[in-house]
Amino acid sequence: MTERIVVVGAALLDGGRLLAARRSAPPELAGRWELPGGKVEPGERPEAALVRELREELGVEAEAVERIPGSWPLRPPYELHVWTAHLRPGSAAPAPLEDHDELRWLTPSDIWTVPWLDQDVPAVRAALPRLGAASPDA
Ligand SMILES: Nc1nc2c([nH]c(=O)n2[C@H]2C[C@H](O)[C@@H](COP(=O)(O)OP(=O)(O)OP(=O)(O)O)O2)c(=O)[nH]1
Repeated sequence: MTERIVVVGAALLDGGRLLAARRSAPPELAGRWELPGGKVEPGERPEAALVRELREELGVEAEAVERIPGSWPLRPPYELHVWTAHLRPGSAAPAPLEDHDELRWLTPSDIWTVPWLDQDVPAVRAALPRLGAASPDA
């Protein structure tokens, strides 16, 4: 039986907005939007993987806050787990350094204006209530 490998996705929140990232590769995923993140390495804690991936991909210093309950299947053997996260004080603003060619902060009302990866849609739906409380625009 194949081991499942966890991909951690960040619901990176700021002022009631969620950061969406447009993939630039591989070709079958390019142009679609996702939660930034990546594969958890053997022996690595998912929170640490999230912080590492956000540093590599976006050049930010972030902190994982809490896991959003649920697990979403990706291409086997991967499955997506999502954590809320925020930028640490003094972090640089996110930039599309690796894997992405555009970033967008989305309010709850524009969350469905980008073409998310199909497999991310239920995860984004689960993350959506986390935007509400802090959002002046909601
Ligand atoms: N990061 C991320 N990957 C996702 C999401 N949805 C989804 O299907 N994937 C897929 C794309 C990739 O096949 C895989 C994660 O790969 P990745 O390229 O982001 O991870 P990584 O940086 O650790 O990969 P690698 O280049 O080191 O191999 O999961 C998502 O919301 N976030």
